[in-house]
Amino acid sequence: MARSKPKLGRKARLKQGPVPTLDEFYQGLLDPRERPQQKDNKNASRKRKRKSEDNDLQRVKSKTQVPEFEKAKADLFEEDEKVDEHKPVKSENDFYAFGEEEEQFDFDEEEVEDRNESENESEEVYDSEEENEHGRTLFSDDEGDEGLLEAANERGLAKVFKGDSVHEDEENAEDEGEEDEFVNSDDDFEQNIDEDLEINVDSRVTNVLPSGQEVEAPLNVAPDIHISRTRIQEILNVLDDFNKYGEVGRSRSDYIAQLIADIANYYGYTEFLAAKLFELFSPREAIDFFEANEVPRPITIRTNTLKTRRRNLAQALVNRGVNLKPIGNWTKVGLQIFDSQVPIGATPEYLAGHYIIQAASSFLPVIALAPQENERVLDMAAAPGGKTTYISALMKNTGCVFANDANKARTKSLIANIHRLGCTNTVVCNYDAKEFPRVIGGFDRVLLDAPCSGTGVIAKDPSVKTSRNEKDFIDLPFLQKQLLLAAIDSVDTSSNTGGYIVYSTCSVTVDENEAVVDYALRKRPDIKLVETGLEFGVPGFTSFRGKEFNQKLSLTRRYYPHTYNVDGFFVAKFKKMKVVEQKENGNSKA
Ligand SMILES: C[S@@+](CC[C@H](N)C(=O)[O-])C[C@H]1O[C@@H](n2cnc3c(N)ncnc32)[C@H](O)[C@@H]1O
Repeated sequence: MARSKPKLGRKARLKQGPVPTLDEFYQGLLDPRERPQQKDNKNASRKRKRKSEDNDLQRVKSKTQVPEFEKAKADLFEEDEKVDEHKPVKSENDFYAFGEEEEQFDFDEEEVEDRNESENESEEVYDSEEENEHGRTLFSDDEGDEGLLEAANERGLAKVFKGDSVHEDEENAEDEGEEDEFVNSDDDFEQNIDEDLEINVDSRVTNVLPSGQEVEAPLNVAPDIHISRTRIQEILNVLDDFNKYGEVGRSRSDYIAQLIADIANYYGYTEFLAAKLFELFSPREAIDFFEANEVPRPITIRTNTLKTRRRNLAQALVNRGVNLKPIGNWTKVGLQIFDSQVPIGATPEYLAGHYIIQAASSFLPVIALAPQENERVLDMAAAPGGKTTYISALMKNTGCVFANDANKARTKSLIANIHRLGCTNTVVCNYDAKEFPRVIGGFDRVLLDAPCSGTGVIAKDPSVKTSRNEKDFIDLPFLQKQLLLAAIDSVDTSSNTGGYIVYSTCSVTVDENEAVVDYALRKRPDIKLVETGLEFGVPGFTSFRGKEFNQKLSLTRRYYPHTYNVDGFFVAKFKKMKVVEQKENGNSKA
């Protein structure tokens, strides 16, 4: 019998309102490393106080309110004329050398040479900026999707003008009616949640896990998503206080195993991927993550400062009936679109190259790269060019940007964006980036926005839920490690202004991020991790499931949809050290 499809994705989308802007999240940032636990504790205590929260699967909600929205708009039009995205980057003086110990996915460079180059090429990997195969991507740099845009904006405006709030604190309890009014369009879901409330209270004193017979029975029966949904909440309650609520004879891992199976069933993931993503978080935060993957991210655009200023662009779009506001204090070029009377991907301003539709997370690696005027910069995996064109704008069309992509077909959209946005300092090339620096080297800065599994952009491409397997998380890191070494080797150590490499992915797995960075640090002793210069983001893991990484991995930054309402993303920044010859003993050191 066919496995029943989870319905939450569709329903959650109907229910979701606009999303808090990044600065709103940023205001409330705690020590990010502490966040999961603090959040859990906070949630746990709230859940004892408030029945409704006890059963809500942590939907993302907006705290945008009318006065705030108006104020943000007013600020936008008064904002400083100056547009300068260059951030000061803190330097690190200490250099870290690492042991030679290899990890599971490590490989020698000889091994890299031997490996079949056809593996893991562009078709196999995810591009955060690409329109997905189902044609549903809102964030394509090339096209806007009017239908989805309008639907999202309707929800956005509804929330904005209803003054909905993200905080479900006690003092805001009276807002619940308003919230309900908004979400009642999907009343069956709401009703089910109410039913769950009752079930969950009882579940604290009854058995949550299926009996042996129940476990055996479903082999030829589709798992019931309603049972899964209820049990997810029940298991979370048990895990909150396992000593009190755990069933005698059942271990914590029994509950975790059932929870992962239910997550996979309810949200429509393979159990393999559900487990892989689950292990990144505490159980409750994991549910926040899976829920956020059911909700589209805000529609955002980046002002092309080669052609206009953000306030002029905002004014022009407002005149056309677009409701918008700045994304947050961390960017002076981003705008969040709430609603539009016109297709945002076909306005005269769009066609004239005054902006590009670009996910907010996609700004981050370029901000970290901080390219300077008159530098030589390599964007190793550039298509369709969201980041290339931003680099070019930050360099004010000076110097030279080499925009490379291995996929020739994709270089068409890269070239189109470069033309539309008026980037005249850019050269497009079509190499396997592993061939750098043999093709050309000596760059001041290199961006490697690597091909990845796309586990950070599941809201945009739900096919990731079922298409990624164990082999992907061996093959992709293998490719990413090769590309990162090539990126490092392409940088000119004696660059006076730069010497930086930024590595980014739109994936949240450790295999594709910290493990890749840690590998590069061990393979190239002349590099060190430095501050990204990014104002927000969760520090990268310094250890994970028994693996120890370089402690400086805490300088890398992780982004999650449930935490910052941006695509899942990872950013690491390296500085390549000058090699000082030590003639006395013939050795050299960085
Ligand atoms: C995440 S996307 C890049 C998105 C791009 N940086 C942007 O902001 O628009 C990854 C890109 O890597 C390219 N790619 C995959 N394997 C590659 C390789 N070996 N060398 C160069 N590019 C590669 C893919 O074609 C894809 O365009």
